[in-house]
Amino acid sequence: MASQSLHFLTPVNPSRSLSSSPFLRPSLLPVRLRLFRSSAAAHTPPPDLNPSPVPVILSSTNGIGGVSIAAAASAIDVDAVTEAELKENGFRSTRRTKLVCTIGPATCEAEQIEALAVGGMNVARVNMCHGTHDWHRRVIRQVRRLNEEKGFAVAVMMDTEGSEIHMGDLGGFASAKTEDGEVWTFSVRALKAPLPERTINVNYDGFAEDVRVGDELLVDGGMVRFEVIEKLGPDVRCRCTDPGLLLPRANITFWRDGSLVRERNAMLPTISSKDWLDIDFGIAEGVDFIAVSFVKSAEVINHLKSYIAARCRDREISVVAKIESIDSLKNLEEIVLASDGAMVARGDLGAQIPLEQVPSVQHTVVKICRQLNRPVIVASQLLESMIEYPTPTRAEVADVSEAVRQRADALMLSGESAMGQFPDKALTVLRSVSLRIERWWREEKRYEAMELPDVASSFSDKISEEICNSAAKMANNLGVDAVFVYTKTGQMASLLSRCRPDCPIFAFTTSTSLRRRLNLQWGLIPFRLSFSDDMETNLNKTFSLLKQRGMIQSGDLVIALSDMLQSIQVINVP
Ligand SMILES: Nc1ncnc2c1ncn2[C@@H]1O[C@H](COP(=O)(O)OP(=O)(O)O)[C@@H](O)[C@H]1O
Ligand SMILES: C=C(OP(=O)(O)O)C(=O)O
Ligand SMILES: [K+]
Ligand SMILES: [Mg+2]
Repeated sequence: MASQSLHFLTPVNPSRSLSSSPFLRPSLLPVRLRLFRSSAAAHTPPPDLNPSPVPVILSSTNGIGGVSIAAAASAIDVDAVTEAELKENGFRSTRRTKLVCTIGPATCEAEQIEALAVGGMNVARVNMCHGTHDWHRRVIRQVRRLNEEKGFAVAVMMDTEGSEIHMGDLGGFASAKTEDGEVWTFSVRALKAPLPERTINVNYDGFAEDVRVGDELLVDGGMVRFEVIEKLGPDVRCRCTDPGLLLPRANITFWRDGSLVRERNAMLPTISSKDWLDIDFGIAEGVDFIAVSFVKSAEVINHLKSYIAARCRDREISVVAKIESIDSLKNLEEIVLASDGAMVARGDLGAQIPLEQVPSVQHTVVKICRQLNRPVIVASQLLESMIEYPTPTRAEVADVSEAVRQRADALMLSGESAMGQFPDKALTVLRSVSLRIERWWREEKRYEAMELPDVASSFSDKISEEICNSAAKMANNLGVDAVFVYTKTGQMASLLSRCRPDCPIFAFTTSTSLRRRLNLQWGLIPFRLSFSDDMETNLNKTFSLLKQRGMIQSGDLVIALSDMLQSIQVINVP
């Protein structure tokens, strides 16, 4: 095998100072570098306009656990859709931006979830604001079955309700239309369906005491607005000033003299007693991510992480902080650092800060997450009009493009996939716009010179970080086809992803759970594979498995990294 390698031997003593230089061992193997790619893949037209490929059904002998090493050693697990895309369009054209879909009444059946997986869904989100545990359990198990039977690696994200103020259900109606000037009653009484006409339940007992006549009431982040005109005991009468559609359990905020009233909100816990029950449910069902709504500080994230660590082996659930409140913006860096990822939850964010500030906040959160090496999801209203219509507005396409151009790790559909009429079409728009903008960005060589500060906390981590920074640079300069990273913890894969290299990153991990979680990160193509500390053996095995499947070819140029050896090799696939 022609390769050129560089190994960094990690010092045994972790206290060793950062300034001492590591020991370098150049490879004695002959070098044959192919500097220019000649593979047909580079000339294949981009897949943006093509329909999604049909997944190849894989026999997964090792995805379920409890299978002998000997059986597992011979196989490799890769996402069926990615495999088909790679074969059809080559390395360069794989999508780097990951896609999250909220599962709801429009998408909860097995065939509907499968259609989303085929369409490129990387993460399925369930929102605990809605539905019962039985409903969520069915969805989660369907996703898992799909992964096991059809070779997908769709991760599951559970999103907590949080204890902010919201409306109740609409007495069984999916939505209710409000007209300009109509008077509606918001009541803290425990009203049972059928609700009196133009009456809405509010979940927070202090609501009728807290609001004042003249306050402005924003429902669902301002999609519908009311003015408080009268208080009658538990009932608050409001006149509609901006008409629209009320959806069940929509969030409510109220504003006075142009500012958000949030004294009481600040007293409410971030994780309510109901949220803890939902979290126990999520742990029991083995979700991959828990997204925490209305995070105010890093403490709550640390608290949840230690709760999870005490309850699950190897802490296999990642915690995502939703940035959607003024408090989360005040403590942004420490919240992001405490979390395993963040979400720019623009829906509620837009109700807490003036709308015109949302784009710059999005930009800041995306940047900080990348700098601190945490995956970031841009969420809410990306394709809102597609809830009702089969094509997006031009403005929506521009919004999606901007998030892709900012190199966010992932984009999220909410109502578009949960209760819209065109979930698959909305996903297709996200996929094709992502592919097109990513390609444009590469062709124009517009890599932003984003400064990536050190994130390492030990010398060994520092070496990994330097290796990844160098490998990404080498990958771009040499025009390699892919970077391979063998990772036990996922750390080196995410450090590589942080560099946003031009080529895709094949991340090999021994764990199915880590493989699913890596599926949220920009540019990572996660594989499950049993491997050892011997890179030569790992590479030979990977090359032969991937060649057998037609995913790589002889002559492809790859850079291979390992976090066990902390090594870099540049290799032509034999
Ligand atoms: N599990 C569910 N059951 C019923 N309806 C749901 C469910 N999940 C989502 N929805 C519907 O999809 C809409 C959009 O989803 P999402 O943005 O996650 O929630 P919200 O609007 O409450 O923030 C919700 O308002 C709700 O009408
Ligand atoms: C994603 C969001 O949270 P949720 O849909 O749970 O309100 C949001 O507010 O943008
Ligand atoms: K939520
Ligand atoms: Mg929200």
